Amino acid sequence: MKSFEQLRRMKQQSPLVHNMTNQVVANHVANGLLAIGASPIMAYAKEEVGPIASLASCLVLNIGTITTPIFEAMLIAGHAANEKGVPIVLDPVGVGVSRYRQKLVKTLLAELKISLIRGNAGEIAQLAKVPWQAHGVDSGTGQYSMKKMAQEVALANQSVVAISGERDWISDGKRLASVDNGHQLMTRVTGMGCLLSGVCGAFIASHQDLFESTLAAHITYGIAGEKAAMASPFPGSFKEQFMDQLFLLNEGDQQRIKASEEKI
Ligand SMILES: Nc1ncnc2c1ncn2[C@@H]1O[C@H](COP(=O)(O)OP(=O)(O)OP(=O)(O)O)[C@@H](O)[C@H]1O
Ligand SMILES: Cc1ncsc1CCO
Ligand SMILES: [Mg+2]
Repeated sequence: MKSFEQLRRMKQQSPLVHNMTNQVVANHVANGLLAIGASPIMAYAKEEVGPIASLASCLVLNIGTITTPIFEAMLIAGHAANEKGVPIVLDPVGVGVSRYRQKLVKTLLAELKISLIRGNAGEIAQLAKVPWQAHGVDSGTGQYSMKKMAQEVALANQSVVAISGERDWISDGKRLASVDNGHQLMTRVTGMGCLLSGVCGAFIASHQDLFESTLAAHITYGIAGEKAAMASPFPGSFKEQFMDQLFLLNEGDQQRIKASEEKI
């Protein structure tokens, strides 16, 4: 796993990541992307999202506080990105909470070529149509195998799927990897998953292999979480530390990697 080599390459390229994200986390996502070395732009107006998505290195669609005008703008941005071969990340935040979100996500997946679907277990369970007790935008609990969910949703949508949690699962349908890096405090700060979606966008923008670059994003992001938790045990200061640790990530952290690839 050449995760830190990929991090270095990403930093050199400083990819422009067009985020159409939610109102709760926009500032957090922009700061986190800057800290790790990417270049964020947030833009939502239907009049400008097409050209912006076309010149970006990646487009991230996050439905956390979606409204119909933003959804319509996402379709415009998504089609522009697809036309130019700009990869798209979809974060189906809270997709299980309403029929409205389910319908929107179904349309996005039907109309756009999505490179990566990244969400927590509750969100991916909804896409996999398996029983799960999601808890609003939080992952909740369920019995179904996360690795199977990742594989199935990947195959069904012909994209890479990443499920976050205590152990992250990443699959493109043919390959499967798990990542144990990360820290419980990451669940006590809002937008840690949303920022991870942005960081995945930065990594997939600068690497050919979607699966490998998604894996590298999860590994390095989880390591930043572990290092931040060593420095601060409470959510407020953890959040600040986490930004610093995204900035400080380097090849010296290689020995912290806790990830493995499984044959399927
Ligand atoms: N219990 C845990 N232990 C260690 N790391 C965790 C744990 N839960 C989540 N993480 C890590 O936290 C990050 C965010 O994952 P999480 O599942 O909380 O995203 P999310 O629910 O989409 O977040 P949000 O919607 O609030 O942005 C990931 O890097 C994941 O590996
Ligand atoms: C709390 C919350 N509500 C809608 S989006 C969001 C941020 C985490 O996804
Ligand atoms: Mg989320």
